[in-house]
Amino acid sequence: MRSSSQTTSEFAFQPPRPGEQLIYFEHLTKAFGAKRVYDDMDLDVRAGETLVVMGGSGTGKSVLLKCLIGLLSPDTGRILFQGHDLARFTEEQFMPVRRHVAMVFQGAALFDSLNVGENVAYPLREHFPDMPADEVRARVAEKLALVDLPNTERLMPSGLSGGMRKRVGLARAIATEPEVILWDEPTTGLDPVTTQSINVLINSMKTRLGCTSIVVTHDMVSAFTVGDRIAMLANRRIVQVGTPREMLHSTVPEVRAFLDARRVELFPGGAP
Ligand SMILES: Nc1ncnc2c1ncn2[C@@H]1O[C@H](COP(=O)(O)OP(=O)(O)OP(=O)(O)O)[C@@H](O)[C@H]1O
Repeated sequence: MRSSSQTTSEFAFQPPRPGEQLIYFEHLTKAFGAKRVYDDMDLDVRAGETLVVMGGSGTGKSVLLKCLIGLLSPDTGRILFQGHDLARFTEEQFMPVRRHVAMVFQGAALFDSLNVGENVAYPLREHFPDMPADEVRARVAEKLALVDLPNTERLMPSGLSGGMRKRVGLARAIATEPEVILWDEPTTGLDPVTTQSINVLINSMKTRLGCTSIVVTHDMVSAFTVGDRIAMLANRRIVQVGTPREMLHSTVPEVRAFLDARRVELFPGGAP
């Protein structure tokens, strides 16, 4: 059912002012059979911020990202993106949205039969079929340099470390110069040094490119390192959104219980 012609009209991105509301998940419900994931869930995302979504296993963190790029749709509620209700978008209407909202998948999701350069060029060929080959090459080289992997176009994914694969996945995600980057567990399975370099990259996407990021993570150090705000999913809704400092001092029972269970991870040398 379509709510109005205005909210489903052709998508055209309007540059937002920093800090203004960019995305609003409004009264979302979602269930898979008997499993209810969201019940009247609300969350806003502001332009230019890095918003971390944390929560226990199976609370619906990844489903949230998938709803935003149209891989899943909510049962009811709206996903407002610059006045458009993405929850009502068809697959065809989603195509231009995906140029502005890109996902860095958990396992990087590279095409193993394509080399690094071809992987990064892939979304350019999809979204800009008329882009001249030398411009594609230049754009690929620029994005690989941005993720500290210059001159790696000819390498094959099978020869890359986990951290390098993540970086290539990011270069591919930012090839179309999206305004919003969705990160699904960006540091899972990485060693501490590589994890820190991914945290630096997430921050640099904001400071160098002005991107808005939504980061889903289990990694508390990463959450508190990159998050301007942190949202906590529990009991099928967002129970609190706040700055890292506000979350650390939260009195919301679900947040307290979640963070207290991870105190050692957050403060390996003892709580301040
Ligand atoms: N396509 C699907 N079909 C059926 N159930 C699904 C589907 N996708 C997600 N679910 C279920 O929805 C719930 C939320 O899944 P989601 O992947 O968002 O959890 P999560 O918070 O990201 O968990 P984790 O931290 O363990 O990755 C889970 O119970 C999951 O099994």
